[in-house]
Amino acid sequence: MSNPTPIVANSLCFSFGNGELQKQILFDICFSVEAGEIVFLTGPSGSGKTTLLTLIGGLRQVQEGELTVLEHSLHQATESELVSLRKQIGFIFQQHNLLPFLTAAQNVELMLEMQGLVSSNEIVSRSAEALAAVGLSDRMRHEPSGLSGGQRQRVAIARALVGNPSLILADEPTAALDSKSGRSIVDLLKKLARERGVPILMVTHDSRVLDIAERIIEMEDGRIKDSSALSKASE
Ligand SMILES: Nc1ncnc2c1ncn2[C@@H]1O[C@H](COP(=O)(O)OP(=O)(O)OP(=O)(O)O)[C@@H](O)[C@H]1O
Repeated sequence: MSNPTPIVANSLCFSFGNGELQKQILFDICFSVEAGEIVFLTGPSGSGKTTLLTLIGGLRQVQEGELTVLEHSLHQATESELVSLRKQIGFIFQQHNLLPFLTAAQNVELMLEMQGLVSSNEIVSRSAEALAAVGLSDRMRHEPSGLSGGQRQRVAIARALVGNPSLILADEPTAALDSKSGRSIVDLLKKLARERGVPILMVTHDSRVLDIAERIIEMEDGRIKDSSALSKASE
């Protein structure tokens, strides 16, 4: 099967509010992310990065312009089309969003349970594999309160990857971490994405991890200011 471009945005615009209170946030966004690419989206606070990421993730309705994600055309997409897109995406947020009363394993299992596609035995074995892949085999029975910030974010990565997503969207996944944990999180994401050929689009302010990107898209005031391809010599 051919590998179509996972994200294509063309003349994408977005506003919050209506009437006099309407405020345009995104202006004429054009870019694409190719299969297997690791792209960072950076820029000042309020420049529209999270808004763009949530549009790509099918978490908001596209208003104007074209946006195609994993072959779903999102302009005028129905809620059920958006839900079906979301199931193909692994989301990782700044706050890990783990449920505090579930163990690491149960948090990951929940993702597969919600997908409802595999047997309960497979749910348990695949979740254990995902936690092993992020180096947490010995922490599976711990609740989030018994894990460090970096370990919690690793659980969030395992949860994002356990459903074999076709795209990973991450919003500031290292912002709450110290420099060493932050780097190990992006190193891990890069390694897992490479092994599985999954593209990553990551919003980050974190200058400590920018060197891991293959391409950096810089936003300013709702527009793409610069999109620079970096040397792939790093791996
Ligand atoms: N739900 C909302 N309603 C109205 N305005 C919003 C809403 N969400 C975001 N905005 C505004 O949209 C603009 C872009 O916000 P966005 O969160 O996309 O920026 P960002 O670049 O991700 O910022 P940061 O780096 O601080 O997270 C900001 O001016 C913000 O105040």
